[in-house]
Amino acid sequence: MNDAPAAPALTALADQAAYAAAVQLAVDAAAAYYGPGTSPLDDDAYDRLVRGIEAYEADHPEQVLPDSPTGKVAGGAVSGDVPHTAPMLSLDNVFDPDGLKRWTAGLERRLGRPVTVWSVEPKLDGLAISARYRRGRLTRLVTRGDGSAGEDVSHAIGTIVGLPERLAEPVTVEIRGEVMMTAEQFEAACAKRTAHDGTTFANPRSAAAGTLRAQDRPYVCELTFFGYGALPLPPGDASDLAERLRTLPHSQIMEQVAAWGVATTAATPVAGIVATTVQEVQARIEQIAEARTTLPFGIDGIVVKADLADDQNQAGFGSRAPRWAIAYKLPAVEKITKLIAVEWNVGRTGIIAPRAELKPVEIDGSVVTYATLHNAADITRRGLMLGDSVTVYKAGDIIPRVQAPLVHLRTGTEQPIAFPQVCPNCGDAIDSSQERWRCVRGRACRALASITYAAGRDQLDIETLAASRIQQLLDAGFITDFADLFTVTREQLLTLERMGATSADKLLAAIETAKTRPLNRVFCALGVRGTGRSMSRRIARHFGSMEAILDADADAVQAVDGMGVEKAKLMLEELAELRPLIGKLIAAGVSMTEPGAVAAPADPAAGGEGTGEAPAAGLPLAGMAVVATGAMTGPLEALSRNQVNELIERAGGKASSSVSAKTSLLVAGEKAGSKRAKAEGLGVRIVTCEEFADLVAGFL
Ligand SMILES: NC(=O)c1ccc[n+]([C@@H]2O[C@H](COP(=O)([O-])OP(=O)(O)OC[C@H]3O[C@@H](n4cnc5c(N)ncnc54)[C@H](O)[C@@H]3O)[C@@H](O)[C@H]2O)c1
Ligand SMILES: [Zn+2]
Repeated sequence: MNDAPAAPALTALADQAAYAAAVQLAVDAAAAYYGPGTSPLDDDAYDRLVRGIEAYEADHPEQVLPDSPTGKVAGGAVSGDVPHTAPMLSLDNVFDPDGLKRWTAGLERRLGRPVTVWSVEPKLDGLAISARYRRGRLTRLVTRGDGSAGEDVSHAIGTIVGLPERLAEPVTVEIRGEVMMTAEQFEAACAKRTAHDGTTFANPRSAAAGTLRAQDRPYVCELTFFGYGALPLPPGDASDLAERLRTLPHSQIMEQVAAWGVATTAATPVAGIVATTVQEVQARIEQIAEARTTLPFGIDGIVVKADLADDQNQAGFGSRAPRWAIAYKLPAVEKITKLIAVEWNVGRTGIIAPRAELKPVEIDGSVVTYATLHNAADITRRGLMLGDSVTVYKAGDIIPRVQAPLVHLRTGTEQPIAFPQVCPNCGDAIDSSQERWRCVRGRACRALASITYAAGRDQLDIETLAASRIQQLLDAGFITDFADLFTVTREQLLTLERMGATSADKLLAAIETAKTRPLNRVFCALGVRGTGRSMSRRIARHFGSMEAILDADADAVQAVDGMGVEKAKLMLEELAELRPLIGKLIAAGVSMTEPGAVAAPADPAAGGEGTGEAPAAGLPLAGMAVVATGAMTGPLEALSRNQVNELIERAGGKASSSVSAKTSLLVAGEKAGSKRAKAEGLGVRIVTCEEFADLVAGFL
């Protein structure tokens, strides 16, 4: 999990000229962002700029320019000619639990009473729209514009999933919500646009913005709508319905909106909920944040609202945002950077995959230098060129990916991307009959690397087996994969150069010992993409046995903590290919179970939580999230970080690499630096290596 973002940085403005230039840049960027969706800035850069402008204006109130974006809906950069029935405003932001607490306390002070019911919903990353229904028929669509008037985009009626042309009842009402593109709709839209004019959309949000306003495109792109409000129409209407819309809690209005047949987030994994305490609100925020990477659409935060109409009415509105709602912002997961080079790597299965080398860019707390490009067809489909400005997407632990080039930022110096003609690893031919290119030698192309990896310390840990030895065994034809190591004979070993009887016996003994490794090591040795050491441990503990892993379908695999849809699919594909190798391992007597775990139920739905983990109750670290940091000393000195994590999990805990409010215990070794400081700040319990060893003595 990511740690809550600190209040974000700002662009420092040195003087009046810098201030004026910043205002111009922000206004231009906002006009491009809300209009055709072609801003040269990513959201982080834009937000930093506006905060810099705000800071400068606070210090120099006499210099504030009338064009300044601060305090205005849409930064004052857009307008419209269709007046809104009631202003369509923006939202104020908070960035962390403290900010939320301060905001809720402030609202309660203003009301002079506690807010008894909050609503908590995802903040959908698209654009706001007002949909006017008359007697149940959708008659008009209007963008937010400057908040008081928007643009008529009724031509889009009929292309927006979730916004029906007819409601289930003949009511006259205004529905408000967000228009966006799902990942699938975005891919389809890019494909259509590339086929049409060779360009593409930068990201789903700008694709939705551009598509909503486009009138005479020869192709139609589908959009998605989720409602988050309903208003009386006309505003002063005295009907029963209008009266109900004025007095019902927000949550009940949303039920009504869904009953009319309009899509709401209720049908998604991040449905809106009501909460009665700020703790409950914060807990739901964490859940939604965690689900972010698994959603088929983008969210950029969580919206917290006072649910009751009385509270909303009393709190009222500021000029830019309501006072009864707040956006809890999540870290930006998309940045703009440059595509410097494309390298082609051969994976352990012989797949030849392109990887983008980027101008380093910080996304969601880590610096991204490389990002996946999937395959050659994908590069062609996206129309990427070397030197392009590109949008890069990374969230949580997913592999960063290049989303699209920003064609409008091209300078003419961009170069085509060269595709390899032969396997970059062995020089043999490439099988390009499928979208995923492959070396014709398949797994054999990377046999040395795969076997070396499998024999490594955190996998089978076969002592004395160096890469040069593995190469000898491959050259002699004694092995083709790491499972063959278990059937190599003493006689065969003795035929190798530089191999005496003593070394041969030592190696055979080491191989024999490797048969007893726990399942997590054996699984890790398989080298399935996306399953490194910690994911392998989670998989092994979840399923308990190789048999259970092989029986699992996509749903069952996704029940593993941290396993997304994409990863699960990849894992199952690779496991299917690895079955013969796994069969050889089983036949050779390699252990296929995880001590301390019990087999997962075949049907995850029937098994309650659906986890195969042995009941942790009674174990010393039951229910605890534990982080080890610094150099391990004393009784833990001999353990690798992976082994310490294994120990944590054997003792019932959950090993994690980053400290957050959810961390229960920090094992601080020597030179424990920033993690220790952070744990201290959060009041997390900190123990020494010795104290920890005592705690888990029975499991060492
Ligand atoms: N990259 C750029 O050049 C550029 C330019 C301008 C703005 N921006 C980005 O846009 C942001 C500001 O945009 P904004 O003023 O539209 O405000 P906002 O996106 O911060 O929040 C207000 C909007 O949230 C939306 N929303 C989503 N889910 C909602 C829900 N459940 N309930 C209510 N509203 C919901 C509505 O559309 C509403 O208008 C900035 O933070 C910036 O990152 C970027
Ligand atoms: Zn090859």
